[in-house]
Amino acid sequence: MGVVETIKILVSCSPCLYLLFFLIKLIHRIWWAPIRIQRVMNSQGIRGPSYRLIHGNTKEVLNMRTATMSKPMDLSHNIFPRLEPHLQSWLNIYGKNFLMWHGPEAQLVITEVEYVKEILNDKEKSYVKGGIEGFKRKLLGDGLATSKGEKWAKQRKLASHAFYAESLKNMVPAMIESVEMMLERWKHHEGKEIDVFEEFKVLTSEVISKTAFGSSYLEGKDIFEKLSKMVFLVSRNTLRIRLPGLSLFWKSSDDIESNKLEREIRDSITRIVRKREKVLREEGNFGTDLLGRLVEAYNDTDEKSRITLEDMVDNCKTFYIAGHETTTSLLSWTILLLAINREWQDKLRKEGIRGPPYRFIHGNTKEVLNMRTATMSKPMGFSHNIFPRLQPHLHSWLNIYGKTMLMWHGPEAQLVITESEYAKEILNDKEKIYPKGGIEGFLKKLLGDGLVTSKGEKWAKQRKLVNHAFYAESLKDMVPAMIETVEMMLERWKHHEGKEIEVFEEFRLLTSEVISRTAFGSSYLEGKGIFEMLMKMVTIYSRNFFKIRLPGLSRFWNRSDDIESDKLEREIRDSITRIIRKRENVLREQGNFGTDLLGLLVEAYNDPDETNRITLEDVVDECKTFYIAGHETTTNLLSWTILLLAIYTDWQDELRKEVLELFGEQKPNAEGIARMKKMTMVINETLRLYPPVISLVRKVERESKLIRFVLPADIMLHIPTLSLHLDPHIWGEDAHLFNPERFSGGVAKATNNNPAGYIPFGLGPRNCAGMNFATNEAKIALSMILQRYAFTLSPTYVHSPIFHFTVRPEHGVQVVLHPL
Ligand code: HEM
Repeated sequence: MGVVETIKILVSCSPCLYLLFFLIKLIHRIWWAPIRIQRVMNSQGIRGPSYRLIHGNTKEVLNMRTATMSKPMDLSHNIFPRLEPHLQSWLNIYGKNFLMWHGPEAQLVITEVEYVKEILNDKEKSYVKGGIEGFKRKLLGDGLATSKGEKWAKQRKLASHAFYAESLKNMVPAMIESVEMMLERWKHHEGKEIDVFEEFKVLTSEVISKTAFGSSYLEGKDIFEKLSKMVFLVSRNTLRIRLPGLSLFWKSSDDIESNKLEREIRDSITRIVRKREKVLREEGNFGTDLLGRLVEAYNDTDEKSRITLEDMVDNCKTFYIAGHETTTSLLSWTILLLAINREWQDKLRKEGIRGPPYRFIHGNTKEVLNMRTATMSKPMGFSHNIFPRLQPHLHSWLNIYGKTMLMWHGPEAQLVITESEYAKEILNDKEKIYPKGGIEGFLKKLLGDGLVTSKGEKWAKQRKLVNHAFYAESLKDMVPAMIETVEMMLERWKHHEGKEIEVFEEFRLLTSEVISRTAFGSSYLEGKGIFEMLMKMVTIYSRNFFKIRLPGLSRFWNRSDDIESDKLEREIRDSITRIIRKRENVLREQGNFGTDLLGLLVEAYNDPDETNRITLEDVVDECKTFYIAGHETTTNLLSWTILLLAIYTDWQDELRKEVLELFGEQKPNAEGIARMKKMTMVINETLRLYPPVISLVRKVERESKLIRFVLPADIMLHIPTLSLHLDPHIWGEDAHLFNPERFSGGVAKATNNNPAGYIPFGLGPRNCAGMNFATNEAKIALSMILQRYAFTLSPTYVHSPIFHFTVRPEHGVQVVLHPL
């Protein structure tokens, strides 16, 4: 029979046609395609063991693995040559990236970290999970570990909800209970041998059952056992290659067993699901654990959010498996390593919060003072890494004692927190456990019980008032006053053109005038006396910061600073009271108090409703707070920004370009300010390197659990801003360098979604009430300066950041002005 006859017969007979197509497809899959892929990869220099028909390299892999596994292994931790001898050997022969074959499937083995990063980050969505087949598919189905695209996104969201930080906290008691059950069993093995692998299997099964499925290990036992059998079948068949499509005609005993197991597992899980659905009918909700969320999604009335029964079963299987196989291994190996390295057992046992020892009365203040005096007495190079200079004690102790440590301000315990997860928890303070600590002494005389320091109901009332005075619409109305004040400053600057100017003092005047006008409806001159007295108070406070006094001693003995600060406090109160009385007179004349901060405060003081009314003392304290908070911090922000722009003149040019594009020669306006991108990046970066407020302080109100620590009541919590702002784990290795570009995608991206990694304005309910005010003021001032001047750093400038209530330049910032 000739070729033509054969083709004719094939074409006229449909089973033959089917067979023909099948054969062509098969030949393509097991011969042509591999040869083509091999050629393409070889042409790019990627080599590897050659492809062998049908089996690829699986036979070699199996032989090598059997050989290594049949030999006993010494107690070495280098398990790679034993578990994957083929990779170990081929990587040596073919280089760091090579091609191998799992049957007719090409596998590119990648071991260069740059490539690995690219593939796993998968920014272009080019490297999806590969589909799974055969036994693996029966084991995991299309659950979270294997699904792709939209389906994966939906499942991931559900799982993230079930396992987010807050839920994890709620799981702690169940975890502890399960460990206790295990340790109860261990009592029968005391002094005897125990196989911990089996123990941990039961433990992790119990934990995942309780926390994700709201049941016990016993209830899920049958599922675990069947899944374990499936895992066994997967391992046994991993390197067995079968002709594609063969399973249509022939089933091995493993196929038959795995099909049966798959059905039985599905039935068992469906029963658990049905049981949970019944709970809805009885209790009205599905529960917030993983199973609850899956069942809820399965019953969702919105088709887009709904998942199928099959999806639910697959996800349950995935979590049953993923939730205990891996953790069992981790626990077992850890116990093995600790049993071998007993000194580490001791170290872990001792691990806790450590720190420099407490010294009678003074705590650690003397050491802190000495360290600080030592660093401050040395000149500093032109570095932006100011943490070791301003807080050398923290810099050094955090290195010695770890990221969370205990130190002593006199007899007061201070827990220093530098892990962003912990800082976030404390500052967000959802359970109202971490209020501000009460203040005493000179700080109390300086700030009184105003918004920065008050607590509870009083704080809530004050914050509402302040938010009213500084909400978006009011801020817009403040723009003309800000512009006018900057113009007054630039009028003075005309006398310095082509010459040096010291900007710190200039900005102090500017910000004092701005806060006077916008919050108090007066001028700097009117408030000048108050500002000056407040500055003296700041100096007294800073001078005494490390002087520890025996509690109650001031009743018997007053030092000159006590006497002076008492006098200042009285005089400030009198001056502010005069401003308040003046505003009250306005009511009588004009019929309203005004809508600025002072107006709202005076109105609340005169409120006929007693529950809303505030005292004269409250008004005075609030005014002091705003006089201080409203200008100290912004003066520093402006000064440091000018310094950085004088050094990095390319950024100065960039900002000028942005300003001219938005405003031309015109005055800035609210809309343009809101659209400034580069300016925002530079301000963010300035506040990262030179945050005016360098530590946030809270108090533990009642004994509480902070992630893994139990905190006793009344301990003080210190969050050092600089430590977080310079943490290379958050910011990368260039954390100490000026690089505004890192903020080009916004703050969340710059911090890798670590909200507490960047806290110049604090975080949570007690964040800065003047943040938008301050940034608007800074943007307006910088824009108007950039429109008129180029500036360069004067040779007289000495880099000496110092902590004096806020982080400021000790000798000011001198620049030379070049008119444009
Ligand atoms: C660059 C400028 C500023 C910075 C870096 C800054 C920083 C901060 C920080 C870190 C906090 C939180 C403190 C904590 O959590 O313990 C805070 C709170 C506060 N800031 Fe600012 N601030 C700035 C400007 C201003 C301005 C201009 C005002 C007033 C107009 C202001 C008023 C306040 C007030 C009243 C609070 C207390 C809020 C509360 O506890 O509810 N700040 N500021």
